[in-house]
Amino acid sequence: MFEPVSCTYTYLLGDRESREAVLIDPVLETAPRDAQLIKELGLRLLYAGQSRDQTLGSQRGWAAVSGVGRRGPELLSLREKDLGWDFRSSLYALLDLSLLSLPVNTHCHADHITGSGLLRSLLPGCHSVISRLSGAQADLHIEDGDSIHFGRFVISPKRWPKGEPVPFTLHQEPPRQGTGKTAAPAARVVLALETRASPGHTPGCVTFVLNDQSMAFTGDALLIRGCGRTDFQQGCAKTLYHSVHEKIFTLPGDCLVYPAHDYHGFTVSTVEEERTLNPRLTLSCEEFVKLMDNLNLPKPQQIDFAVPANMRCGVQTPTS
Ligand SMILES: N[C@@H](CCC(=O)N[C@@H](CCS)C(=O)NCC(=O)O)C(=O)O
Ligand SMILES: [Fe+2]
Repeated sequence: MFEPVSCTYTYLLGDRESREAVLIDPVLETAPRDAQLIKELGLRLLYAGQSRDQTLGSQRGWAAVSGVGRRGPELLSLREKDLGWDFRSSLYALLDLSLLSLPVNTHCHADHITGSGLLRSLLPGCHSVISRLSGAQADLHIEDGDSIHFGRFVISPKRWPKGEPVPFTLHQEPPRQGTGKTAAPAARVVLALETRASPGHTPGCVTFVLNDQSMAFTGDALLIRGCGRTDFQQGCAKTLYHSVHEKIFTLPGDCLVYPAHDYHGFTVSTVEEERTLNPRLTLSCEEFVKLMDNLNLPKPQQIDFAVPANMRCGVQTPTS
């Protein structure tokens, strides 16, 4: 899904059978739209139980929306009663139906407020996720090599076309005994996102790779024919160059690349395309650093309030 003000992509990955899903990089303003989609698709709450983080809970009782007003970027604090019906009702639909949102973030965003805080506040048991190195608050902190499991289903060998390579990790279950006949073993398929640390745009940036390596969600480390800037949030061009080459370009060439932003109308690329055609990342490391140090881009319009808000997991709203 696309958020047009900050040109952000949010990705919803769901498992048809278990209905478990994850939401990558939700944006505050489009959280109601994402909630509506989750509802339509009949996806369900992944984890049950109360949030463990008391600090985050302390901000309940209000919500906030950000926008670019006549006098520039501003953050509007609103009480629950001031929110429009559409906004509130679609968020509360999540609560009523116990639908899923496990919001995971590729990094502490500078250009928009994450939707994670709002979703976790409205969904008891919904846990926000970000890397430990981001320094941002979240329910779950992940590190390089960690996996986020979000779906599991059983397939019988009959359902898998002969000769087709089987994706994902398959856990073979032993054949059933005692029936006289030996039934064909079923296989349990586990869907997971592997976390690959890909610092450089920020120190806490991660890339999420689906466990069959068919898709990578690269955040702002690798954009289509571009990459994240390195001139704020402790960015480092040399670190980014090595991250992309060692953690992303080493994936299979046909692995689909889904970035957190696009400013030119692109939606998806592949590792092979970026490895051979990306005008920045095909340079030598030295040339790349020189180019990145001289981009002279204007700073993101929302940076002054988005970063502090995202360090607190976005904004929180009441659960009842
Ligand atoms: N105009 C946008 C901000 C654009 C921007 O700076 N994008 C970042 C990614 C989000 S932190 C970036 O790394 N861009 C790289 C590039 O080459 O454009 C706004 O005001 O929000
Ligand atoms: Fe960013």
